[in-house]
Amino acid sequence: QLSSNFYATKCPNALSTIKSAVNSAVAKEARMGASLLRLHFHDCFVQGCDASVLLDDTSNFTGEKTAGPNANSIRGFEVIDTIKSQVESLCPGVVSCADILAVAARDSVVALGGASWNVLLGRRDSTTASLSSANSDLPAPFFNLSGLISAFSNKGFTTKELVTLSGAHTIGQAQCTAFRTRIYNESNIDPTYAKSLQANCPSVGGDTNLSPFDVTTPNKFDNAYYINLRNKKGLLHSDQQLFNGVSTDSQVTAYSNNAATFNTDFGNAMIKMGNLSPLTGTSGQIRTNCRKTN
Ligand code: HEM
Ligand SMILES: [Ca+2]
Ligand SMILES: [Ca+2]
Repeated sequence: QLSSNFYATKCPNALSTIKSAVNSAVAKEARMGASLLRLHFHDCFVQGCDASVLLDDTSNFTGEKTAGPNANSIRGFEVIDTIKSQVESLCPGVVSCADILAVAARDSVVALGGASWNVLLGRRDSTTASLSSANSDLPAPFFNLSGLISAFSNKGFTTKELVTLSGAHTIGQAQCTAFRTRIYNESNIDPTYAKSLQANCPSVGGDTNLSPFDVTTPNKFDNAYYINLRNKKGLLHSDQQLFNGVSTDSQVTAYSNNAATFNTDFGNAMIKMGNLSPLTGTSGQIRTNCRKTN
């Protein structure tokens, strides 16, 4: 239903406009690439890829921004606003916020050195959001392997795709609250790595202090995430669950030895994620402002 040439005649410069804006945002702050990739994930896993994650709360509307996995955590909205206003002046009412998220996620990965994939387009924007689905459908950092497998299988993903998509944690940062229990209480963590994290994440206080997911190449989209897991240097409890003497160990090892397979699989899994229940045809709308319905 979606197609890669959806804007070819409707707004021929849409994709290059998004790419330039993402490149300048990432040049200004490398982490923004990670934040934009995560926004697309948090959009697609909740009601599908419909930009529901971008809707602001108002006095009579509750969106997804206050959900546990999102509150004080997801970011990048200003970059999406900038992109939206640029494409609106180019082609008013044509390019959806949901497509902007999908393209910005791909361009972010490429800007940080990852491989490209072909983004399918033609999604439309929701007029609704779901706080309860955001709370129930997004995986949490304290999940065990079985919980991660269920969260992804609930969205139609295999265990292999769970391991592949988790490789997104090769970039970006997490707050102390997301990994505190792990660095003080778990044994499947490299002791030197745990100590160094404790310096910036005390057992009490410093809740919002940040540490990079990938201790080796925090701003490079590569396969170092999987090498770290083999070395017991996964940041979140959920990350290390993928290499813990379990069935997924062999795939982690394979990706740690072969960046090319990881890149190919990641692109394909992102295309599949981007296909999660999009609104097409006359469903939904093309929002003028990604933060509110028309
Ligand atoms: C497998 C289950 C997953 C869990 C439990 C999980 C959990 C988390 C948590 C707790 C954070 C840090 C939030 C904070 O401290 O504010 C985070 C950040 C991030 N996640 Fe995930 N995540 C998962 C899968 C994914 C997937 C599938 C993607 C994308 C394809 C992704 C992309 C990211 C990125 C890029 C960041 C860093 C964002 C930034 O620096 O702004 N994650 N994730
Ligand atoms: Ca959504
Ligand atoms: Ca990396």
